[in-house]
Amino acid sequence: MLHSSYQAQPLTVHRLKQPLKGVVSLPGDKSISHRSLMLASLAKGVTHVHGLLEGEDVIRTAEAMKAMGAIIERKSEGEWVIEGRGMQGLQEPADILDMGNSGTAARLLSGLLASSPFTSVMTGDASLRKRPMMRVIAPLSGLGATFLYREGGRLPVAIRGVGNPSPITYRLPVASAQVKSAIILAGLNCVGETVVEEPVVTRDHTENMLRHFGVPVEVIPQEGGGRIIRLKGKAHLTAKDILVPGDPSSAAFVVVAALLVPGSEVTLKTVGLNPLRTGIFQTLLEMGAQIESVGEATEGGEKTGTLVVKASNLHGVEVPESRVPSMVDEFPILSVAAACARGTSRFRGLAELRVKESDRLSSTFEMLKVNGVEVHIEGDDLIIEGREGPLPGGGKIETHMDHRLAMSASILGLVSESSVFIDDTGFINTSFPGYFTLMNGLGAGFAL
Ligand SMILES: O=C(O)C1=C[C@@H](OP(=O)(O)O)[C@@H](O)[C@H](O)C1
Ligand SMILES: C=C(OP(=O)(O)O)C(=O)O
Repeated sequence: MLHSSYQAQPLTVHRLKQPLKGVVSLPGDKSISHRSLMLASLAKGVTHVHGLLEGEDVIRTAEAMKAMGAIIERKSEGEWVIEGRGMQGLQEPADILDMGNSGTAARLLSGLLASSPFTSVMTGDASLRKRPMMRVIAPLSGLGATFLYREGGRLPVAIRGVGNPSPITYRLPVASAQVKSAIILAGLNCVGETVVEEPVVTRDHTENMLRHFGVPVEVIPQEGGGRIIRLKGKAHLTAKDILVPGDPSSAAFVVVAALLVPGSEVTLKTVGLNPLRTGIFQTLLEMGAQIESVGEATEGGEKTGTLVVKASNLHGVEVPESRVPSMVDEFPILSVAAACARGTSRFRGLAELRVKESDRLSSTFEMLKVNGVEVHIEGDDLIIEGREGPLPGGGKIETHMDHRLAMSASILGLVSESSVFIDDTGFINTSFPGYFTLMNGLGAGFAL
């Protein structure tokens, strides 16, 4: 929550004149970490989670599940133990649940709260309180749950849940794994079968983890690329240990830095490579990036691999709208890569970027523009005129409480002629604690 006592953490970034070198392990995947805490809290038995992301967003989920009676303990860095309550065991939280900066926590929890026989209230920080909740409130109302919310479906939201909800059949109007997951989580407690149709496929960590906990989830591929997901309610989850892979969305910052700083070579160990998350790597490869994946494995339904990245001369690229869900959080950092790539890049259909921690379409546009990059927005498309060599830089970047903007801006600073000023880097802790330490270990030289 952005309290009045919050102290912004500004940073000036200077051009890096030496290569980035080294081997790193990334913090755990944010999507998988949220889901580990929620599903383990619903399971019967004790779940050990290894590699949990200890970013502020995930800690909000841990606090919320504790407020509903789950016993959650941190044993050591990334090692957490969760004693679940069983499907019927969640209790009414005694106070307001504060989801901080996290859209994933707020949307997924809505599904659990709507299908539990008690009343709860959720809020968030100034960024989250601007983000749309109607996308989950509308389908979850179909269960019989009642919602009270601010104008336009904004947090704070009060939810009167139902204990034995009727299942729904729902076709997603937006490509959103958060909406899909909220409905699936609610479906766990419904009497009967929940059906979700996604015309465009989104990350499937909820489906994978439910299977890991012993719940059958039927996924039927559709002609034209979509999927139908079917789940029988009154399900039973059985505790099972979880190994969280490194977050590919966090990896993207390190990868782009290594590609752009001349002479760099960086190895990123055990990165999550779920094919519904790897649009960024596919796009960078199309731009001429040298990225190699070695030692691929699958654990808990999630593919992983080690990435070896070498500095590369990039060229412009076109990203089709159909690829957006597989890299929805990566456009700010991809834009930095495109600004340093020969020729024009066009990213199509970025409407969803407008409802993230900031309006990422306009905040990314501004970040590039104030640093001398030629950039345009046409409808929901972003067009970037790239150039080889360092960017002009010299701009003041406003991050609008957006961690991805802050990290993208820091990489932009490393490859800019004139120093770049970032108004606040504090929100990086929501998804990538230790970001500057990790980058400085590779030689980035951020002056903190
Ligand atoms: O399900 C998830 O864990 C997430 C889904 C995406 O949001 P949408 O579902 O709104 O696209 C993504 O932006 C977010 O960082 C994490
Ligand atoms: C959009 C993001 O997260 P959330 O929706 O969980 O706030 C993100 O991490 O870029």
